[in-house]
Amino acid sequence: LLVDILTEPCQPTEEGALNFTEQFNKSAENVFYQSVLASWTYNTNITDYNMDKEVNATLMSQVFKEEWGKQAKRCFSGVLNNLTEPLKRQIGSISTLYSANLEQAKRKKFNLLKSEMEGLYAKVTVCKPGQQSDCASFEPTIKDIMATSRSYKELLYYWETWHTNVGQAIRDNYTEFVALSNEAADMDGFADTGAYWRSFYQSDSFTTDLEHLFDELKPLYLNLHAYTRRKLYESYGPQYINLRGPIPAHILGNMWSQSWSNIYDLVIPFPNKESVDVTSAMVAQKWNATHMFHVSDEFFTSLNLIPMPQEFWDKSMLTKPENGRDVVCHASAWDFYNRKDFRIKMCTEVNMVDLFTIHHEMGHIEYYLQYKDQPVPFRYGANPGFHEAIGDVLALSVSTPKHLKDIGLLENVEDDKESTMNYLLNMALQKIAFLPFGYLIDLWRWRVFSGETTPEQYNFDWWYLRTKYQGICPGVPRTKKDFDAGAKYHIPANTPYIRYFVSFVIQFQFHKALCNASGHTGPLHTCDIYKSTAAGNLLAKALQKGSSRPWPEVLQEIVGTPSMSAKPLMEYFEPITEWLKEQNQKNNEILGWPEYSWTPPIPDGYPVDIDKITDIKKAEEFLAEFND
Ligand SMILES: C[C@H](N[C@H](C(=O)O)[C@@H]1CCCN1C(=O)[C@@H](N)CC(=O)O)C(=O)N1CCC[C@H]1C(=O)O
Ligand SMILES: [Zn+2]
Repeated sequence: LLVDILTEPCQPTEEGALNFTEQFNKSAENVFYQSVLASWTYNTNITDYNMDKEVNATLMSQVFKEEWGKQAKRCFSGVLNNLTEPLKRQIGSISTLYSANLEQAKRKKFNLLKSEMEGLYAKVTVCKPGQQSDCASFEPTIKDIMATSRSYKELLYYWETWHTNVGQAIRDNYTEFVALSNEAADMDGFADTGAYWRSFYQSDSFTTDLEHLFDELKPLYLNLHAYTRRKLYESYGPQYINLRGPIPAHILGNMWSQSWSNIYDLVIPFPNKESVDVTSAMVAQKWNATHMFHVSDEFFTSLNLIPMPQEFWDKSMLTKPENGRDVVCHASAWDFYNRKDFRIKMCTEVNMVDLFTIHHEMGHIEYYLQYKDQPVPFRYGANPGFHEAIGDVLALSVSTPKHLKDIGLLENVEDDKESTMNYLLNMALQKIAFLPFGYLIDLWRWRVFSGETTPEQYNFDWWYLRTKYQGICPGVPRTKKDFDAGAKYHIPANTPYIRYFVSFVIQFQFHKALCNASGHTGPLHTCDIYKSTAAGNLLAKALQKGSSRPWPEVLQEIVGTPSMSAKPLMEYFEPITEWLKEQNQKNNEILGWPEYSWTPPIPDGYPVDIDKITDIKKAEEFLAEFND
């Protein structure tokens, strides 16, 4: 097939372009399928042999992209502007080569660095202090400790050791990778990789739009942050919490402090009301991973969306293999570009957070299914934020107390003010807590790609942004030898991140529009679009377009406006943001962290006695009992 295109005479006309793109689409599917399959094999069985095969399969797809891309530029760059849409968009996409621009040796190095970083990240373990035998992987063990431990010292130990082990393992690879990535982006005419990534949004005002959105949402975050800090102060005591300073990063229930729903029990406004955390119900009712996926699939089909095909159930990896095989546990969705094979790879645990992650991943698969008959260059989201939003939109309905009751996970649902506050606080711990994190990751990375942040400054800049935007600080001093950004999957995996910030904003615009379509009346946070084919059809129409139309046009079709807006998110959370403001005013809370350079003391005896009772409050209670 490559030979064909090379000998094909150039026809720089509309008809020539049509012929060219048809030829491309025919052969692209096979090449991309092989490359995705090799990546899947490596991700679900990390061995040197499979890494080598992934590297070579990627080389094959890069040769393919290079030949077709060069031919596209040779034939059509002069006439691009008088080609009609969607041909112009397709030719433009085929002409952008990224890593396929690099010459052979550099291309191979690029692929190798990326595969090695993925493998290192997946295989890093953390051992008990001073031991080399009792070592744990991130999923499920360390992830569960970060979610459920209430020991300040134990949390700090796993947080510090994970960040140190991962960061130092990939730091040098990453520096080299950045240089190659920039060289590739430059050859497409972009200033650097960051400019290439921002081009996915095709908007000159993209970064200022993001800044305005963040500024609009910041008050919501500051109120949640101040309220949470107060509650953590009550749990961990004045020694570790400064009510005018940043929060220690390791006690927020998540390794990256990006979602705080795991500390819901420490911050719940009205503890005497039923908790909306349904993990215990799922465990008590013996739910398993497959059932969780079927529950999600059933929600999608209730909206008249496309069900997961049989091949999905046959070939996905829904749980961590028992046989000790090394796999990349970080959940992901896979399009094999052959219009038949779509999979999820996830080390599912039976809990509420994973139930929503399943909806997130299935949202990707639904998008793949809806646009599978588009030409290959259009098998992407209208913009990457759209792709991240789909599953989350449906999860907003699933997470309502009403729906959780419908699927048997909640007993008695009360519709009073206190229950509403408990529910919305739990949602805020997932969605509002995430906003500064979703925003800052690529602020940091864009600066790394542009060279403003040098390898020497990687860690300093990382913590500068983490404190500035999230109001958190490391529980132990971090040095420039560390590479804490590398402890987040998307950095070694080289997956852009601003898409998640975009998603967390637009998913509430989608939710509001689908709720209207479903005939919902009443507050936005009570809406459950379950079984609404009107809502599903409205969504499907947009998803079928893939990336064939400009995203403002697709957004307008669904939500009635062509631009991102924070209003629906603010409308959804309005009751809890008012309540949080009142609480904070009552407690004379300081909003923000004026003592931004404050850091907590190192607990005495750290880290050796991490198993002992270490948080002050429990220690005081223990002593009190002891002295009775
Ligand atoms: C758990 C989720 N895994 C990603 C996702 O599903 O987006 C995976 C890994 C990176 C890309 N990816 C994919 O599956 C893509 N192939 C999808 C596509 O582009 O088609 C994830 O990383 N999330 C979810 C919320 C915030 C973020 C986080 O956990 O920080
Ligand atoms: Zn996603």
